[in-house]
Amino acid sequence: MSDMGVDARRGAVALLDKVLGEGRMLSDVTESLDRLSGPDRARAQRLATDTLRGLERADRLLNKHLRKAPPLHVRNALRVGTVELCTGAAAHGVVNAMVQVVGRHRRHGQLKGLVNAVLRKIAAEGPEAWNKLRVPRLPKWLRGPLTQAWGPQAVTAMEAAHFAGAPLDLTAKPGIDLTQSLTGAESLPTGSLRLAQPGQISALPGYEAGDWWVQDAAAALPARILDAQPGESVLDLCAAPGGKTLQMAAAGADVVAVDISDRRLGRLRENLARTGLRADIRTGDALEMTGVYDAVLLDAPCSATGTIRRHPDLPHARDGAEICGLIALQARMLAHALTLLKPGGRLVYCTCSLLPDEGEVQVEEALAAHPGLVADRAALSRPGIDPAWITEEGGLRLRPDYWPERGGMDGFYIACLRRDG
Ligand SMILES: C[S@@+](CC[C@H](N)C(=O)[O-])C[C@H]1O[C@@H](n2cnc3c(N)ncnc32)[C@H](O)[C@@H]1O
Repeated sequence: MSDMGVDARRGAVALLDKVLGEGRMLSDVTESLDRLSGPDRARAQRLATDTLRGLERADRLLNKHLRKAPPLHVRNALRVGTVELCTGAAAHGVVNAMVQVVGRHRRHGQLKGLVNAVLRKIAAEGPEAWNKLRVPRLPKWLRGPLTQAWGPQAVTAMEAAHFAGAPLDLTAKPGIDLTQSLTGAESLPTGSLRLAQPGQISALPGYEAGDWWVQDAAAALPARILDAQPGESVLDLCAAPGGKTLQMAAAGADVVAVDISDRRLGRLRENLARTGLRADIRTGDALEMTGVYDAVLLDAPCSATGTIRRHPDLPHARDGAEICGLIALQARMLAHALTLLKPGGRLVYCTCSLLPDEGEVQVEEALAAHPGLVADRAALSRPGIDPAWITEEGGLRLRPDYWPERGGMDGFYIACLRRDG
Protein backbone atom coordinates (compact mmCIF):
# COMPACT_ATOMS: atom_id res chain seq x y z
CA MET A 1 0.00 0.00 0.00
CA SER A 2 1.41 3.36 -1.00
CA ASP A 3 1.54 6.60 0.95
CA MET A 4 0.56 5.13 4.35
CA GLY A 5 -2.92 4.41 3.11
CA VAL A 6 -3.71 7.97 2.02
CA ASP A 7 -4.40 7.03 -1.62
CA ALA A 8 -6.72 4.16 -0.74
CA ARG A 9 -8.60 6.26 1.79
CA ARG A 10 -8.91 9.17 -0.64
CA GLY A 11 -10.29 6.67 -3.15
CA ALA A 12 -12.83 5.41 -0.60
CA VAL A 13 -13.99 8.96 0.15
CA ALA A 14 -14.33 9.70 -3.60
CA LEU A 15 -16.53 6.59 -3.98
CA LEU A 16 -18.73 7.68 -1.08
CA ASP A 17 -19.03 11.19 -2.56
CA LYS A 18 -20.49 9.63 -5.71
CA VAL A 19 -22.81 7.15 -3.97
CA LEU A 20 -24.12 9.51 -1.30
CA GLY A 21 -23.87 12.77 -3.26
CA GLU A 22 -24.90 11.66 -6.75
CA GLY A 23 -26.97 8.54 -6.06
CA ARG A 24 -24.67 6.34 -8.12
CA MET A 25 -23.94 2.67 -7.51
CA LEU A 26 -20.40 1.68 -6.47
CA SER A 27 -20.11 -0.69 -9.43
CA ASP A 28 -20.69 2.27 -11.80
CA VAL A 29 -18.08 4.60 -10.32
CA THR A 30 -14.99 2.45 -9.93
CA GLU A 31 -13.33 4.33 -12.82
CA SER A 32 -12.57 7.05 -10.26
CA LEU A 33 -10.03 4.55 -8.81
CA ASP A 34 -8.25 3.91 -12.13
CA ARG A 35 -5.09 5.72 -11.05
CA LEU A 36 -4.64 3.58 -7.93
CA SER A 37 -2.52 0.45 -7.69
CA GLY A 38 -4.41 -2.88 -7.57
CA PRO A 39 -4.07 -3.30 -3.77
CA ASP A 40 -5.05 0.36 -3.12
CA ARG A 41 -8.07 0.01 -5.40
CA ALA A 42 -9.20 -3.14 -3.57
CA ARG A 43 -8.65 -1.42 -0.21
CA ALA A 44 -10.59 1.69 -1.29
CA GLN A 45 -13.53 -0.46 -2.35
CA ARG A 46 -13.43 -2.43 0.89
CA LEU A 47 -13.32 0.75 2.99
CA ALA A 48 -16.21 2.32 1.07
CA THR A 49 -18.28 -0.87 1.40
CA ASP A 50 -17.59 -1.21 5.14
CA THR A 51 -18.44 2.46 5.65
CA LEU A 52 -21.77 2.14 3.82
CA ARG A 53 -22.65 -0.89 5.97
CA GLY A 54 -21.90 1.02 9.16
CA LEU A 55 -23.06 4.45 7.98
CA GLU A 56 -25.87 4.88 10.51
CA ARG A 57 -23.57 4.00 13.43
CA ALA A 58 -20.81 6.28 12.14
CA ASP A 59 -23.23 9.20 11.82
CA ARG A 60 -24.59 8.65 15.32
CA LEU A 61 -21.09 8.81 16.78
CA LEU A 62 -20.02 11.76 14.63
CA ASN A 63 -23.12 13.85 15.29
CA LYS A 64 -22.14 14.09 18.96
CA HIS A 65 -18.97 15.93 17.94
CA LEU A 66 -20.17 18.14 15.08
CA ARG A 67 -21.85 21.43 15.89
CA LYS A 68 -22.72 22.13 12.26
CA ALA A 69 -22.88 19.90 9.23
CA PRO A 70 -19.55 19.76 7.36
CA PRO A 71 -19.42 19.55 3.53
CA LEU A 72 -20.25 16.03 2.25
CA HIS A 73 -16.64 15.29 1.28
CA VAL A 74 -15.43 16.07 4.80
CA ARG A 75 -18.29 14.14 6.39
CA ASN A 76 -17.44 11.14 4.20
CA ALA A 77 -13.78 11.31 5.26
CA LEU A 78 -14.94 11.39 8.90
CA ARG A 79 -17.27 8.44 8.21
CA VAL A 80 -14.51 6.29 6.70
CA GLY A 81 -12.20 7.19 9.59
CA THR A 82 -14.88 6.45 12.19
CA VAL A 83 -15.71 3.03 10.77
CA GLU A 84 -12.03 2.13 10.61
CA LEU A 85 -11.37 3.33 14.16
CA CYS A 86 -14.37 1.48 15.55
CA THR A 87 -13.57 -1.79 13.79
CA GLY A 88 -10.01 -2.26 14.97
CA ALA A 89 -7.68 -0.04 12.90
CA ALA A 90 -4.79 1.67 14.68
CA ALA A 91 -5.83 5.22 15.66
CA HIS A 92 -2.58 6.99 14.74
CA GLY A 93 -2.54 5.78 11.12
CA VAL A 94 -6.24 6.47 10.51
CA VAL A 95 -6.24 9.98 11.97
CA ASN A 96 -3.05 11.01 10.14
CA ALA A 97 -4.23 9.63 6.83
CA MET A 98 -7.66 11.25 7.04
CA VAL A 99 -6.11 14.61 7.98
CA GLN A 100 -4.01 14.33 4.80
CA VAL A 101 -6.99 13.31 2.65
CA VAL A 102 -8.93 16.41 3.69
CA GLY A 103 -5.88 18.68 4.01
CA ARG A 104 -4.97 18.16 0.35
CA HIS A 105 -8.50 18.87 -0.88
CA ARG A 106 -8.71 22.03 -3.02
CA ARG A 107 -11.77 23.55 -1.36
CA HIS A 108 -11.97 21.93 2.06
CA GLY A 109 -8.28 21.74 3.04
CA GLN A 110 -8.77 24.22 5.87
CA LEU A 111 -11.05 21.71 7.64
CA LYS A 112 -8.20 19.30 8.37
CA GLY A 113 -8.05 20.59 11.95
CA LEU A 114 -11.68 19.63 12.46
CA VAL A 115 -10.99 16.16 11.08
CA ASN A 116 -8.04 15.76 13.43
CA ALA A 117 -10.01 16.87 16.50
CA VAL A 118 -13.14 14.84 15.77
CA LEU A 119 -11.35 11.62 14.85
CA ARG A 120 -9.19 11.84 18.00
CA LYS A 121 -12.38 11.97 20.06
CA ILE A 122 -13.83 9.04 18.11
CA ALA A 123 -10.59 7.10 18.63
CA ALA A 124 -10.95 7.61 22.39
CA GLU A 125 -14.64 6.76 22.79
CA GLY A 126 -15.88 5.23 19.54
CA PRO A 127 -14.69 1.63 19.64
CA GLU A 128 -16.50 0.95 22.94
CA ALA A 129 -19.66 2.82 21.91
CA TRP A 130 -19.82 1.18 18.45
CA ASN A 131 -21.07 -2.24 19.49
CA LYS A 132 -23.73 -0.77 21.75
CA LEU A 133 -25.39 1.07 18.87
CA ARG A 134 -28.31 -0.59 17.11
CA VAL A 135 -27.79 -2.52 13.88
CA PRO A 136 -28.15 0.01 11.02
CA ARG A 137 -31.67 0.16 9.62
CA LEU A 138 -32.79 0.22 6.02
CA PRO A 139 -34.08 3.56 4.73
CA LYS A 140 -37.82 4.15 4.89
CA TRP A 141 -38.45 3.63 1.16
CA LEU A 142 -37.45 -0.01 1.57
CA ARG A 143 -38.11 -0.70 5.26
CA GLY A 144 -41.81 0.16 4.86
CA PRO A 145 -42.65 -2.28 2.04
CA LEU A 146 -40.46 -5.03 3.53
CA THR A 147 -42.13 -4.70 6.93
CA GLN A 148 -45.51 -4.93 5.24
CA ALA A 149 -44.45 -8.05 3.33
CA TRP A 150 -42.47 -9.97 5.95
CA GLY A 151 -43.17 -8.37 9.34
CA PRO A 152 -40.93 -6.32 11.66
CA GLN A 153 -39.01 -9.26 13.15
CA ALA A 154 -38.01 -10.59 9.75
CA VAL A 155 -36.87 -7.12 8.65
CA THR A 156 -34.71 -6.78 11.78
CA ALA A 157 -33.16 -10.16 10.98
CA MET A 158 -32.57 -9.05 7.36
CA GLU A 159 -30.86 -5.88 8.61
CA ALA A 160 -28.59 -8.00 10.82
CA ALA A 161 -27.70 -10.11 7.77
CA HIS A 162 -27.00 -6.98 5.71
CA PHE A 163 -24.74 -5.60 8.44
CA ALA A 164 -22.85 -8.89 8.72
CA GLY A 165 -22.00 -8.85 4.99
CA ALA A 166 -21.64 -11.91 2.78
CA PRO A 167 -19.17 -14.79 2.56
CA LEU A 168 -17.92 -15.88 -0.88
CA ASP A 169 -19.82 -18.69 -2.57
CA LEU A 170 -18.54 -20.70 -5.50
CA THR A 171 -20.23 -22.97 -8.02
CA ALA A 172 -18.01 -25.78 -9.28
CA LYS A 173 -18.14 -27.39 -12.70
CA PRO A 174 -19.93 -30.75 -12.52
CA GLY A 175 -17.60 -33.54 -11.39
CA ILE A 176 -15.06 -31.22 -9.74
CA ASP A 177 -14.58 -31.67 -5.99
CA LEU A 178 -13.29 -28.41 -4.53
CA THR A 179 -13.33 -29.55 -0.90
CA GLN A 180 -9.85 -31.07 -1.31
CA SER A 181 -8.18 -27.98 -2.76
CA LEU A 182 -10.02 -25.18 -0.93
CA THR A 183 -9.21 -25.79 2.71
CA GLY A 184 -11.71 -24.39 5.16
CA ALA A 185 -14.48 -24.23 2.57
CA GLU A 186 -17.95 -25.32 3.69
CA SER A 187 -20.09 -27.48 1.41
CA LEU A 188 -23.58 -25.99 1.46
CA PRO A 189 -26.64 -28.28 1.33
CA THR A 190 -27.75 -26.83 -2.01
CA GLY A 191 -24.43 -27.73 -3.69
CA SER A 192 -22.45 -24.47 -3.51
CA LEU A 193 -19.17 -24.06 -1.67
CA ARG A 194 -18.70 -21.27 0.90
CA LEU A 195 -15.51 -19.50 1.96
CA ALA A 196 -15.66 -17.22 5.00
CA GLN A 197 -12.22 -15.59 4.43
CA PRO A 198 -11.48 -15.97 0.72
CA GLY A 199 -8.66 -13.44 0.21
CA GLN A 200 -7.85 -12.61 -3.40
CA ILE A 201 -10.25 -14.54 -5.61
CA SER A 202 -7.94 -14.99 -8.60
CA ALA A 203 -5.30 -16.52 -6.30
CA LEU A 204 -7.62 -19.33 -5.13
CA PRO A 205 -6.84 -22.86 -6.37
CA GLY A 206 -8.74 -23.78 -9.53
CA TYR A 207 -9.31 -20.18 -10.67
CA GLU A 208 -6.89 -20.32 -13.61
CA ALA A 209 -8.09 -23.81 -14.55
CA GLY A 210 -11.69 -22.52 -14.64
CA ASP A 211 -12.92 -25.14 -12.18
CA TRP A 212 -15.45 -22.77 -10.57
CA TRP A 213 -17.01 -19.34 -10.67
CA VAL A 214 -18.24 -16.91 -8.01
CA GLN A 215 -21.99 -17.16 -7.45
CA ASP A 216 -24.06 -16.70 -4.30
CA ALA A 217 -25.73 -19.94 -3.15
CA ALA A 218 -29.20 -18.42 -3.71
CA ALA A 219 -28.25 -17.19 -7.19
CA ALA A 220 -27.17 -20.72 -8.10
CA LEU A 221 -30.65 -22.15 -7.43
CA PRO A 222 -32.59 -20.91 -10.51
CA ALA A 223 -30.38 -22.93 -12.89
CA ARG A 224 -30.40 -25.93 -10.53
CA ILE A 225 -34.22 -25.80 -10.57
CA LEU A 226 -34.35 -25.43 -14.35
CA ASP A 227 -32.12 -28.55 -14.44
CA ALA A 228 -30.95 -28.20 -18.06
CA GLN A 229 -30.15 -31.51 -19.75
CA PRO A 230 -27.37 -32.27 -22.28
CA GLY A 231 -28.41 -31.16 -25.76
CA GLU A 232 -31.47 -29.19 -24.64
CA SER A 233 -31.97 -25.76 -26.19
CA VAL A 234 -32.08 -23.16 -23.42
CA LEU A 235 -32.62 -19.43 -23.74
CA ASP A 236 -31.02 -17.39 -20.96
CA LEU A 237 -32.77 -14.02 -21.11
CA CYS A 238 -31.04 -11.19 -19.21
CA ALA A 239 -27.92 -13.34 -18.91
CA ALA A 240 -25.05 -11.04 -17.94
CA PRO A 241 -22.70 -11.31 -16.13
CA GLY A 242 -23.60 -14.93 -16.64
CA GLY A 243 -23.33 -17.20 -13.59
CA LYS A 244 -26.49 -19.02 -14.63
CA THR A 245 -25.35 -19.32 -18.27
CA LEU A 246 -22.18 -21.03 -17.03
CA GLN A 247 -24.19 -23.50 -14.96
CA MET A 248 -26.44 -24.45 -17.88
CA ALA A 249 -23.54 -24.63 -20.35
CA ALA A 250 -21.66 -26.84 -17.87
CA ALA A 251 -24.70 -29.14 -17.75
CA GLY A 252 -24.27 -29.67 -21.51
CA ALA A 253 -27.22 -27.58 -22.74
CA ASP A 254 -27.08 -25.49 -25.93
CA VAL A 255 -27.44 -22.07 -24.35
CA VAL A 256 -28.34 -18.83 -26.10
CA ALA A 257 -27.43 -16.03 -23.69
CA VAL A 258 -29.04 -12.64 -24.33
CA ASP A 259 -28.46 -9.33 -22.57
CA ILE A 260 -29.05 -5.72 -23.54
CA SER A 261 -25.69 -4.68 -22.06
CA ASP A 262 -22.67 -5.59 -24.17
CA ARG A 263 -20.41 -4.29 -21.40
CA ARG A 264 -21.92 -6.72 -18.89
CA LEU A 265 -21.72 -9.54 -21.47
CA GLY A 266 -17.95 -8.90 -21.56
CA ARG A 267 -17.76 -10.51 -18.11
CA LEU A 268 -19.61 -13.56 -19.44
CA ARG A 269 -17.20 -13.84 -22.38
CA GLU A 270 -14.26 -13.75 -19.96
CA ASN A 271 -15.80 -16.40 -17.73
CA LEU A 272 -16.61 -18.67 -20.68
CA ALA A 273 -13.00 -18.37 -21.86
CA ARG A 274 -11.64 -19.10 -18.36
CA THR A 275 -13.89 -22.11 -17.80
CA GLY A 276 -13.66 -23.47 -21.36
CA LEU A 277 -17.48 -23.53 -21.63
CA ARG A 278 -19.53 -22.53 -24.68
CA ALA A 279 -22.66 -20.43 -25.17
CA ASP A 280 -24.13 -18.44 -28.04
CA ILE A 281 -23.93 -14.84 -26.77
CA ARG A 282 -26.23 -12.21 -28.25
CA THR A 283 -26.46 -8.55 -27.36
CA GLY A 284 -30.08 -7.48 -27.64
CA ASP A 285 -33.47 -6.81 -26.09
CA ALA A 286 -35.15 -9.80 -24.46
CA LEU A 287 -38.50 -8.42 -25.64
CA GLU A 288 -37.40 -8.80 -29.27
CA MET A 289 -36.21 -12.40 -29.08
CA THR A 290 -37.89 -14.95 -31.33
CA GLY A 291 -37.72 -18.73 -31.72
CA VAL A 292 -38.74 -21.67 -29.52
CA TYR A 293 -36.72 -23.43 -26.83
CA ASP A 294 -36.97 -26.45 -24.55
CA ALA A 295 -36.45 -24.15 -21.60
CA VAL A 296 -36.16 -20.43 -20.85
CA LEU A 297 -34.52 -18.81 -17.83
CA LEU A 298 -35.69 -15.27 -17.20
CA ASP A 299 -33.60 -13.51 -14.53
CA ALA A 300 -35.44 -10.25 -14.95
CA PRO A 301 -34.01 -6.80 -14.16
CA CYS A 302 -35.22 -5.86 -10.67
CA SER A 303 -34.62 -3.69 -7.62
CA ALA A 304 -31.78 -6.07 -6.56
CA THR A 305 -32.90 -5.56 -2.97
CA GLY A 306 -31.92 -9.17 -2.23
CA THR A 307 -28.24 -8.37 -2.73
CA ILE A 308 -27.75 -5.66 -0.07
CA ARG A 309 -25.40 -7.88 1.96
CA ARG A 310 -22.92 -7.52 -0.90
CA HIS A 311 -24.11 -4.13 -2.18
CA PRO A 312 -24.64 -1.90 0.87
CA ASP A 313 -24.60 1.11 -1.48
CA LEU A 314 -28.00 0.17 -2.88
CA PRO A 315 -30.25 1.46 -0.08
CA HIS A 316 -28.34 4.79 -0.14
CA ALA A 317 -27.96 5.25 -3.90
CA ARG A 318 -31.56 4.37 -4.75
CA ASP A 319 -34.89 5.68 -3.51
CA GLY A 320 -37.31 3.14 -4.95
CA ALA A 321 -38.50 5.46 -7.73
CA GLU A 322 -37.56 2.94 -10.44
CA ILE A 323 -39.49 0.01 -8.97
CA CYS A 324 -42.86 0.68 -10.67
CA GLY A 325 -41.16 0.73 -14.07
CA LEU A 326 -39.28 -2.48 -13.28
CA ILE A 327 -42.48 -4.28 -12.24
CA ALA A 328 -44.12 -3.35 -15.56
CA LEU A 329 -41.02 -4.47 -17.51
CA GLN A 330 -40.87 -7.80 -15.63
CA ALA A 331 -44.53 -8.52 -16.49
CA ARG A 332 -43.91 -7.79 -20.19
CA MET A 333 -40.75 -9.91 -20.20
CA LEU A 334 -42.50 -12.83 -18.51
CA ALA A 335 -45.40 -12.72 -20.97
CA HIS A 336 -42.96 -12.59 -23.91
CA ALA A 337 -40.72 -15.34 -22.50
CA LEU A 338 -43.73 -17.68 -22.34
CA THR A 339 -44.19 -17.30 -26.12
CA LEU A 340 -40.65 -18.66 -26.65
CA LEU A 341 -41.36 -22.07 -25.05
CA LYS A 342 -41.93 -25.29 -26.95
CA PRO A 343 -45.17 -27.05 -25.96
CA GLY A 344 -44.46 -28.71 -22.62
CA GLY A 345 -41.38 -26.52 -22.14
CA ARG A 346 -40.45 -24.95 -18.83
CA LEU A 347 -39.64 -21.42 -17.82
CA VAL A 348 -37.79 -20.40 -14.68
CA TYR A 349 -38.65 -16.85 -13.64
CA CYS A 350 -36.46 -15.27 -10.98
CA THR A 351 -35.47 -11.94 -9.49
CA CYS A 352 -32.94 -11.01 -6.77
CA SER A 353 -35.59 -8.86 -5.11
CA LEU A 354 -37.13 -9.02 -1.64
CA LEU A 355 -40.32 -7.36 -2.83
CA PRO A 356 -43.28 -9.68 -3.53
CA ASP A 357 -44.39 -7.35 -6.35
CA GLU A 358 -41.29 -8.46 -8.29
CA GLY A 359 -41.72 -12.15 -7.45
CA GLU A 360 -44.79 -13.81 -5.94
CA VAL A 361 -47.21 -11.28 -7.46
CA GLN A 362 -45.69 -11.53 -10.96
CA VAL A 363 -46.14 -15.31 -10.96
CA GLU A 364 -49.63 -15.18 -9.44
CA GLU A 365 -50.67 -12.77 -12.19
CA ALA A 366 -49.04 -14.83 -14.96
CA LEU A 367 -50.80 -17.99 -13.73
CA ALA A 368 -54.12 -16.14 -13.73
CA ALA A 369 -53.56 -14.65 -17.19
CA HIS A 370 -52.39 -17.82 -19.00
CA PRO A 371 -54.74 -20.79 -18.91
CA GLY A 372 -52.72 -24.02 -19.04
CA LEU A 373 -49.75 -22.48 -17.27
CA VAL A 374 -48.84 -24.24 -14.01
CA ALA A 375 -46.26 -23.76 -11.27
CA ASP A 376 -44.10 -26.88 -11.15
CA ARG A 377 -43.71 -27.49 -7.41
CA ALA A 378 -41.87 -30.78 -7.96
CA ALA A 379 -39.03 -28.85 -9.64
CA LEU A 380 -38.41 -27.10 -6.32
CA SER A 381 -37.76 -30.27 -4.40
CA ARG A 382 -33.99 -30.22 -4.61
CA PRO A 383 -31.23 -30.87 -2.06
CA GLY A 384 -31.02 -28.22 0.63
CA ILE A 385 -34.32 -26.50 -0.21
CA ASP A 386 -36.40 -26.10 2.93
CA PRO A 387 -40.08 -26.83 2.16
CA ALA A 388 -40.93 -23.82 4.38
CA TRP A 389 -39.45 -21.58 1.68
CA ILE A 390 -42.11 -22.65 -0.86
CA THR A 391 -44.80 -20.04 -1.39
CA GLU A 392 -48.54 -20.27 -1.82
CA GLU A 393 -48.50 -19.90 -5.61
CA GLY A 394 -45.73 -22.52 -5.91
CA GLY A 395 -42.55 -20.46 -6.08
CA LEU A 396 -39.51 -20.31 -3.83
CA ARG A 397 -38.82 -17.34 -1.53
CA LEU A 398 -35.23 -16.92 -0.33
CA ARG A 399 -34.20 -14.22 2.13
CA PRO A 400 -30.90 -12.90 3.53
CA ASP A 401 -31.94 -13.89 7.07
CA TYR A 402 -32.22 -17.57 6.09
CA TRP A 403 -29.27 -19.82 7.07
CA PRO A 404 -28.14 -17.32 9.77
CA GLU A 405 -25.76 -19.87 11.30
CA ARG A 406 -24.08 -20.35 7.94
CA GLY A 407 -23.75 -16.68 6.97
CA GLY A 408 -27.05 -16.06 5.13
CA MET A 409 -27.89 -16.06 1.45
CA ASP A 410 -29.01 -13.51 -1.12
CA GLY A 411 -32.70 -12.68 -1.31
CA PHE A 412 -34.28 -14.27 -4.38
CA TYR A 413 -37.62 -15.34 -5.79
CA ILE A 414 -37.71 -18.34 -8.14
CA ALA A 415 -40.58 -20.16 -9.83
CA CYS A 416 -40.62 -22.90 -12.47
CA LEU A 417 -43.59 -22.58 -14.83
CA ARG A 418 -44.75 -25.17 -17.36
CA ARG A 419 -47.15 -24.88 -20.23
CA ASP A 420 -49.37 -27.87 -20.81
CA GLY A 421 -49.50 -29.39 -24.26
C1 LIG B 1 -30.36 -9.66 -12.66
S1 LIG B 1 -29.31 -9.23 -13.93
C2 LIG B 1 -28.97 -10.78 -14.67
C3 LIG B 1 -27.97 -11.63 -13.94
C4 LIG B 1 -27.57 -12.86 -14.72
N1 LIG B 1 -28.69 -13.67 -15.11
C5 LIG B 1 -26.56 -13.73 -14.01
O1 LIG B 1 -26.89 -14.81 -13.54
O2 LIG B 1 -25.40 -13.32 -13.92
C6 LIG B 1 -30.42 -8.50 -15.08
C7 LIG B 1 -29.84 -8.23 -16.43
O3 LIG B 1 -30.90 -7.79 -17.28
C8 LIG B 1 -30.32 -7.02 -18.32
N2 LIG B 1 -31.42 -6.34 -19.04
C9 LIG B 1 -32.14 -5.28 -18.65
N3 LIG B 1 -33.09 -4.98 -19.58
C10 LIG B 1 -32.95 -5.90 -20.57
C11 LIG B 1 -33.64 -6.14 -21.79
N4 LIG B 1 -34.67 -5.36 -22.18
N5 LIG B 1 -33.24 -7.16 -22.56
C12 LIG B 1 -32.20 -7.95 -22.19
N6 LIG B 1 -31.51 -7.78 -21.03
C13 LIG B 1 -31.89 -6.77 -20.23
C14 LIG B 1 -29.33 -6.16 -17.58
O4 LIG B 1 -28.34 -5.67 -18.46
C15 LIG B 1 -28.78 -7.16 -16.53
O5 LIG B 1 -27.58 -7.72 -16.99
